[in-house]
Formats: sequence, C-alpha cells, structure tokens
Amino acid sequence: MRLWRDPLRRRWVLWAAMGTLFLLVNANRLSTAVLSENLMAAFGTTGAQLGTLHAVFFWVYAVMQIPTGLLADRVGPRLTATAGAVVMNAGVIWFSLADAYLVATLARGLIGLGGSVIFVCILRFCANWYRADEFATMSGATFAVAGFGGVFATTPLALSVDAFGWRSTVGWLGVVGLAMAVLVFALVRDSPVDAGFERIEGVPGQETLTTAQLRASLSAVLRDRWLWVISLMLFCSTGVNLTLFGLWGVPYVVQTYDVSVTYASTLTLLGGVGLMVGPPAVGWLSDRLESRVELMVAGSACYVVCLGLIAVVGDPPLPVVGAVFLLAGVMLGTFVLGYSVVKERHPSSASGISTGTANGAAFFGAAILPTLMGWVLDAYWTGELVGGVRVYTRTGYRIAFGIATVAGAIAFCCTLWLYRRERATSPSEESTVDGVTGE
Ligand SMILES: N[C@@H](Cc1c[nH]cn1)C(=O)NCC(=O)O
Repeated sequence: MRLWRDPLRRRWVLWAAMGTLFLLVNANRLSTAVLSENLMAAFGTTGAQLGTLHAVFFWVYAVMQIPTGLLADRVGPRLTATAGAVVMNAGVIWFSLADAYLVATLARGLIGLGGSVIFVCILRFCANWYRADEFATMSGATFAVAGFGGVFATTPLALSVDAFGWRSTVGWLGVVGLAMAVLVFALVRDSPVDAGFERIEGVPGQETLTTAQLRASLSAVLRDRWLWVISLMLFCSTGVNLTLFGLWGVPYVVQTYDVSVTYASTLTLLGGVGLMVGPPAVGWLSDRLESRVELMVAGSACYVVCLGLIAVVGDPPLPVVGAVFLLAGVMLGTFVLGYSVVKERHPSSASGISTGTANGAAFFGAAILPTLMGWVLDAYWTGELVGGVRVYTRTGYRIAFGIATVAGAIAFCCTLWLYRRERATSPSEESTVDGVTGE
C-alpha cells in the first residue's frame, strides 16, 4: 500500500491519528457549555462552582505546557501523546461516573493533565516529519482540528446528550479516546528514521537532547524576548477566543437579543467554523509567501476592529455578531503563525520546549480572562434572575467586550513590535538565538 510505504503519505495518516486525539481534547474542554445544566443538576452547583469545574481544565493545561515541551523533546511525541491520551480518557470515564462535585472537579483536572500534552506533541511530530516551510500549514491544520472538536461540542453533543444522557455520552467518548490512544501507540513513530525510512529531504535531523541540552534550550527559550512578546500575543488572542466561544458568547447573545440557547450556540459555532478555515488557510499562505509577521499585523488589526465594534455598539444586528464571531475564528489563524516564528528561532530538536512555552501563555489567558470578564459582568449585575440564571446588563457586556478589545489591541501592539524588530534585524541574526541557529 503506497499510503503506508511512502513516508510523504504515511505522515498524513499518522498526523490524522494524533489529530483525532486532539479533536477529543477540544470536544472535552468545551463540552461544559452544553453540559452545564446537566452538571448543575447532577452536582447541585452554583454558577461559580460550575465556572471552577470548567476552568480547572485550563489551569492544569496551562501549567503543564513547559513540562510537556520537555517531555516531547526528550521522550518523544509518540510515547508522550499515548500516555497523555490514556490519562485524559481515564479522566473522561471517571468524570462520567462522578457522584460528587469534588470527584467531578478532580476528574476534570485529570482530563486537563492528560489532554495538555497532545497539541505540543503534534507540533513536535510535525517538526520531525515536515519541512520548515510546511510547518505553518501543519500548525494551522492542527488548529482546524480544534475547530472540528469545538463544533462537535455544540449541536452533535447536545443531540447525543438528549438521546443517551450525559453520562453515557461522556463515558463513550472516553472509551473511543482510549481506543485512539492504542491506535496512536501502534501506528505513530517519532520520526521517519524511527519508522524505517530515510530522512525526508529538507527536514532537519532530530537528535534526542541530553538533560544538559534540555536545560540550555529551556534557558535560551526563556531568555528570548521574541518568545515573551509572542506569548503575550497568544495570551490575549487565545484567551479572548476561548472566553467568547467557551463561556460568555452564548449568554451575551441570549440575553442581549432574547433568543434561545440553541440559536445563540449556532452563532458561537461560527467561531469554530472560522477556526476550521482560517488557521490552515493563513498557514498555507504564510508558507507560500514566506511571510509571517506581516500577516500577523494585518490579521490582528482586523481582529481589534471586529471586537471593538461590539464594545462600541453593544447590540449590532445579529448577522454582524455572527460575522464578528466567524472573523475572530479566522483571524486566530494569523496569531497561530507565532508558533512557527518561535519554532524557527530555536533549534528544531528543541521545538517542543519553544512551542510549549508559548502555548502555556495562551492557556493562562484562557484560564484568566473568563473570570475577569465574569467579575465585570457581576459588578454591573442588577440582581435580575430568570429561572435561577443571572441576567447581565448591556453595559456589563459592553465593558466585557471592551476588555476583549483591549486584549486584542495588546496583541496588535505585540505584532507591531515583532514587525519593527524583524525590519531592524539582519536576516542572519533573525534566525539566531544565543548563537544557535534555528532550522
Ligand atoms: N484552537 C486553539 C484554542 C482555541 C482558541 N480559540 C478557540 N480554540 C488551540 O488549539 N490551541 C492549542 C492547544 O493546545 O489546544
């Protein structure tokens, strides 16, 4: 079978197998929106407790990103991703059986712990199997998988919960995930050489780093100012998007326009569609044009205008809100190029550490911004309750979108800083950090 014998084809099969695990990570992390009423009923939680149950995934996920990068570079993506998938899906099954809030919270933490390694392992796998000028396309395609997972966590999940109940649905997701972990272990190899092929032309050789080299790489990554600026940019952009599509987007639409939750979730679903289209398209374009930072500047400017529109107007026509959600997903594709930039600034054999560090910052944003916006909404709450649910004010939502706009503006300033630095740096210095040339 050519698909299996040709390394240029086999890598797609392996990427798809790992991608399925990532789809499940995304389905699980965003499932709390659809499951919220079931969880509140099952564990008798308040809104704040539900928020904690949701956020514990992101805190564990964020903290784990640097260790994940070290593991991906040292142990390799195959073993790290397999172990992560086993832990995550054991957590999913445990969550489906939980009989108390504390147990459910611990189980969700376990889901975050296992799930946290998958994305960086896929990027590490791509660094081993794809050329540097294919990396932005592949990281964009991996983000698109996240979009599929996000879409799965909306209407399809809701239909399944209606038909089979939330515990059976979640439990079966865990069983499927465990089967995928076995498949990834059986199929995936860390590099073409490990799979019995020659090195793929143009893909740098991947030595395994010693502990001293790991420490030196981590220290070089943490001293790289570009890495910190890109991390701040990802903190803001990923934080805003996951807050919008994972938590506050639906209540904003429901309460501002007096529409049903199902209707509102189709609008946030547009954000997932944007994520499926934008990152792979922008990544492909960036690899073709050999341009990263220029696209980031243009995309982030558009992102700020979109968010600012809702902050200023408050209740623009619903199709405009849908377009803003779609564009916020599409424009995330330009921020994703930050992963390619950090990878290119450090040796390929340390790409897990560099991309993992940036991804950690992105998920601290996803853990902190929902709470920040929640505080603002609570501060402007008038005490109105409908069916036990807090109804927030238009001013509260406008200020929350104002925070999102400021976060977008900070991300835009980061891209301007990168642009100016790139202009000011000669090409030979550009790809060098501490004298180590990135491939
Ligand atoms: N797709 C992003 C997360 C995101 C942002 N907006 C909606 N989803 C992603 O995949 N980030 C990397 C990761 O580790 O999950």
